[in-house]
Amino acid sequence: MPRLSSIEIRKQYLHFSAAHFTIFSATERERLHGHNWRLGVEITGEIDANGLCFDYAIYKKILKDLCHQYDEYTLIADHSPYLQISEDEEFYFVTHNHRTQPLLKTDTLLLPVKNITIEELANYFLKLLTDDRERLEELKIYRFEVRVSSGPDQWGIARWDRLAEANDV
Ligand SMILES: Nc1nc2c(c(=O)[nH]1)N=C([C@H](O)[C@H](O)COP(=O)(O)OP(=O)(O)OP(=O)(O)O)CN2
Repeated sequence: MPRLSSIEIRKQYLHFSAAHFTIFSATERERLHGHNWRLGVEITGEIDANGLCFDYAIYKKILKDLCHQYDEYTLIADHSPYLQISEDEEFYFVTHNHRTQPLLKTDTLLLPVKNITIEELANYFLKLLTDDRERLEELKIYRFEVRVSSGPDQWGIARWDRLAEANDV
């Protein structure tokens, strides 16, 4: 069995400011508001003969770029069972419980998630970060945990485990 170690990256600069609303039901949601969302990972890899796992600087850059990509947007759940979304050239028209709000397309991102919650965002970012299985293999990464926070000391967590996935086939 290879020697494994986990590397946790939860740098303060791994954050992005974005607006959202959490949808609780077909008739209840929050008003549009914003958070400084934080992103953190814990990556478990094989320690090589040189006493080194993968170079974590690789993921610090990837995470920084990810935060930049979502910074200063309104995030809308494109797969919500309770939203209807239409658009014209300039706006998305987002309807919940028969009330529609126009959002400038230049300032809005539609994400392939069911809700803009810490748990959905953690799973979404986990998929983005682990979709390239060959890269994970190349870097000898065995487990990947992503944490997303909407406020201090509360995190949504999503995990990928190579061995568990292999046993699932
Ligand atoms: N399961 C979930 N429940 C809720 C989520 C979520 O993502 N998953 N999100 C919300 C709201 O977005 C709410 O705005 C979250 O912010 P809040 O918890 O209020 O954050 P604060 O840092 O302001 O928390 P305080 O405890 O007030 O400091 C609600 N539910």
